Amino acid sequence: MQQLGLLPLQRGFSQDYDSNLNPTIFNEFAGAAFRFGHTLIQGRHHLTNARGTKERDILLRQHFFKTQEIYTPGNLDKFLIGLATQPGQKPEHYFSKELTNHLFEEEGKGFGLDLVSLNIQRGRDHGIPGYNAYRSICGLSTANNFNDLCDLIPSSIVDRFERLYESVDDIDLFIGSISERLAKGAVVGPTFQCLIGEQFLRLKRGDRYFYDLAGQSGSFTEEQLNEIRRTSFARLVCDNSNVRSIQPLIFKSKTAVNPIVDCESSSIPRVNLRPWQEV
Ligand code: HEM
Repeated sequence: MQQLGLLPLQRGFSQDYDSNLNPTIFNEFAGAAFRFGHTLIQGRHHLTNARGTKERDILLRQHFFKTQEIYTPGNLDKFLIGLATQPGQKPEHYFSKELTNHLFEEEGKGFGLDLVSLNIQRGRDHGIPGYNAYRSICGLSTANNFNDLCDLIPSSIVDRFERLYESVDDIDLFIGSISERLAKGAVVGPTFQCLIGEQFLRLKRGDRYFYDLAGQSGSFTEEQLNEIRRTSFARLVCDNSNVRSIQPLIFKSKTAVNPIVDCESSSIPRVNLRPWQEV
């Protein structure tokens, strides 16, 4: 993020709009790279009360398309606190069975769809080239044989690829990339890191309406931008539910530097809309 200039600015405006960059979503991103998120999904979601005690688990297979739990009074808040406190699945080559054996399962059937197979198949029907092609596009070494993959992929997985695929060029982008060892400080390996970085760079620099861009008709004033920078997902949760306390950096676990605080605390600031007032 830092290398690509994608970290949000703390003050001032962005100046890096490039009218030649195409900001649309490319096929490899939607058809493979950003689906890495499927490795992070927990098979059970916690319903946690205001005292921070887990009351119940919700098994994913029992709740696909069943929104009634959310409408049960009090449950929305328990879901929100559960989501803010339950850690994600560790980023690794593992998918919950809820996704690989029970996706969209009909009650009583005992089995459902397999999200990993869908991802692989979707890459094929979108005509996305193989994993090896993207190693080369991303400036990594092209593999001439299965053994060459071991620089990025554990050999136990490479062995399985060798049994399943005829050629190293046949390995699907999704499954090859998801099998890589994680890049430093990342939740993905180097190939998905390259593709996701490229997509986010285009989304930012190719967007004339990016929120912190200066000099466009409709750009925010600096005063307005400073107010926008004060808001947070924790503030959204506080303002739109009966959750009364939460950690300010809601996507991070609570710690000594990110403790649970009251929604009225100045650690979860509110936006002041005065800079938008017309005189
Ligand atoms: C319980 C959680 C989730 C479920 C059940 C789920 C399920 C699905 C399903 C069924 C598809 C369509 C597969 C196909 O037929 O091609 C899909 C697509 C996708 N998913 Fe997920 N997903 C979940 C969470 C996530 C997360 C956390 C991310 C990323 C951070 C993610 C990223 C994507 C992307 C990028 C697509 C392709 C969208 C498109 O091409 O329009 N998903 N997901």
